[in-house]
Amino acid sequence: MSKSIEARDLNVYYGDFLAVEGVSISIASRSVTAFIGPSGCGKTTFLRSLNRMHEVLPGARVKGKLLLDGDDIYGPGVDPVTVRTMVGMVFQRPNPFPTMSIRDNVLAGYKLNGARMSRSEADDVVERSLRGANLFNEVKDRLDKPGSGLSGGQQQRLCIARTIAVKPDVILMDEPCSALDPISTLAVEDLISELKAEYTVVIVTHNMQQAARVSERTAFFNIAGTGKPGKLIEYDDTSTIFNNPKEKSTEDYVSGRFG
Ligand SMILES: Nc1ncnc2c1ncn2[C@@H]1O[C@H](COP(=O)(O)OP(=O)(O)OP(=O)(O)O)[C@@H](O)[C@H]1O
Repeated sequence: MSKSIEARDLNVYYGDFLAVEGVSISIASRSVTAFIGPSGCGKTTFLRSLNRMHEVLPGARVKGKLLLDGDDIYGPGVDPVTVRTMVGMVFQRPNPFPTMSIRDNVLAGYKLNGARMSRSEADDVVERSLRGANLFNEVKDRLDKPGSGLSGGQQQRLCIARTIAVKPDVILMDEPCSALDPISTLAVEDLISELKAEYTVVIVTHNMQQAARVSERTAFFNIAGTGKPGKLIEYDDTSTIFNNPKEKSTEDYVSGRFG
């Protein structure tokens, strides 16, 4: 089931350093939203706060509210591990477990959660997830071979299969194509467009054509200078951000004048 995301006046800190300041944004369920902006403006930091992933660093914390379908994921008693099951993350570099088979990679999330299932249930999860990641036909005859034997693009789709295996509500992607060749990038972009039928997808990208191709809404972040916090400057339909932005800094960024 796909869920909406709402941040209300969210600050994200690394210790005393305020990295992202005052972000308020509503992201609809079953949509693709792109985060763009120059290096260091806090895109990754904000993305990681959406599933409490940043908390794995000591001293990292947030202030403000982050609601998933209205429920505060930072509320008292909320387990960050449960949050990360509901809000999955795909990273820049494909990171399948190298010695595990393709099949076991897909099932890794289940196994980490301690779930028990029969062989036929596991087979169903593997097939559903690999089909959902547009990878099944390419790997169905070698499910017991290591995940590391796949191409970079296939490995990234395997990581997406691993993410969707546990049926998340939201999928976060941090520059998921930056380590991929153009053909693999297209395969992952096609997949992102399909994923929005079932999931809320948020993608950080430096590639503006990619943001324009895959997303319906785009959020532009910027930073006033080194040591200053990143801020959300403008958030609108992707076509508006690229063709008719309201803010001068957005226009300068999307037209390649800085960043
Ligand atoms: N682990 C960390 N500890 C302390 N500061 C950090 C840490 N990670 C990031 N920062 C700082 O937080 C700010 C935002 O960084 P972040 O990586 O979120 O930006 P970004 O927009 O994703 O950049 P890029 O496009 O280069 O990946 C930067 O000033 C960065 O130096």
